[in-house]
Amino acid sequence: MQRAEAARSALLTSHPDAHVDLLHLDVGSAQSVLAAAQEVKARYNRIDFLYLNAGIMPNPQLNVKAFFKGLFSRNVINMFATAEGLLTQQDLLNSDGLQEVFATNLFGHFLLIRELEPLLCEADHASRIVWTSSSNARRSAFSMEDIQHRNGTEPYSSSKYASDMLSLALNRDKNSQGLFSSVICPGLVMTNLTYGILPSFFWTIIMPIMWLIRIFTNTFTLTPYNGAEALHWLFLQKPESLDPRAKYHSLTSGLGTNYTQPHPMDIDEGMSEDLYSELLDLEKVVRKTLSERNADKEANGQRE
Ligand SMILES: NC(=O)C1=CN([C@@H]2O[C@H](COP(=O)(O)OP(=O)(O)OC[C@H]3O[C@@H](n4cnc5c(N)ncnc54)[C@H](OP(=O)(O)O)[C@@H]3O)[C@@H](O)[C@H]2O)C=CC1
Ligand SMILES: CC(C)CCC[C@@H](C)[C@H]1CC[C@H]2C3=C(CC[C@]12C)[C@@]1(C)CCC(=O)[C@@H](C)[C@@H]1CC3
Repeated sequence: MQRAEAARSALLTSHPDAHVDLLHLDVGSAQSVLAAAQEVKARYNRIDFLYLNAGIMPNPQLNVKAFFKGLFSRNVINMFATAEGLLTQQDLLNSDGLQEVFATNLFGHFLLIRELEPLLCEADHASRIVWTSSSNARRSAFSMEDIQHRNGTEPYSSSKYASDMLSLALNRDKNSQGLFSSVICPGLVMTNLTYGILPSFFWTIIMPIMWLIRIFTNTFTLTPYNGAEALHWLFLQKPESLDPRAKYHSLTSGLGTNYTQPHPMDIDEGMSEDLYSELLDLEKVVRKTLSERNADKEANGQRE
């Protein structure tokens, strides 16, 4: 909570009239999500915006050969924008027995939304969900037979594609109840996530090259401030005016101007509805396992 306290102090310095509450939440743990949601429900009776930004890319491996091959191909701009074919990750199981990337990037957020539905779905008031997805989301990385991506090497791409589909399903099912969901991509931003791919000193050395590439792709937003452009832009829009099938990209021009641009997502209604029901089924299993585990703990506690 130390970093959260520091962020809170910084916010209060720039906006002294603001009211900033903190809450601990590990989206990678079902128990933590349920406890945090209980706390939110106790503290508030309405949610205007829910930004689902938490995400991980553990143990990333860069395919150097594919990078140099891509560099001299006609696909070079797309390669820099999406990293298609460049990255794989090694995923682990979490304490709930779920794949960690799936649990953190998708399922934890899903469970949170489900728990907070009473505060999000009020017919007389519009609530907004915004997912931080990625241009790395790719249909071919996702399989409906393996939604957790247990058997592949691109869990990040798969989880982000799943979040795009889930957003579409939420819009179809919940717009009539006042809940609207959108998806953004912040572009390539220098954060702990990218420092896990290549060390920060390397990124600093090649920064002039990155500014040069930005002229051709505009997706190299590079700073968190630039990357947050689409989040801010969405905040200013009327939810009914947004396209549920679009991903809103933060972009930065070669001259450093920030703007937001929608791009159609490669998703279909049937698949997104199937994913939604798969997630509902998994939710039942996870809740059952948790309550059994908690009952066991209680029984053991009473015996001691
Ligand atoms: N950087 C980039 O180029 C891009 C990033 N993104 C997405 O942007 C989002 C933010 O990533 P970014 O800032 O780059 O990476 P960082 O690794 O710097 O930040 C990740 C954020 O997610 C939080 N987080 C991670 N795991 C959990 C968890 N189990 N429970 C709660 N919070 C968690 C972290 O919280 P804490 O600090 O407390 O650990 C941190 O705030 C991610 O969804 C990422 O996929 C998308 C496209 C490009
Ligand atoms: C620019 C340099 C000379 C070489 C850098 C090569 C790669 C390390 C990067 C090229 C495209 C980048 C990229 C991402 C990570 C780093 C690269 C592969 C992301 C996958 C980071 C996370 C995301 O969600 C995507 C939007 C990024 C897409 C581009």
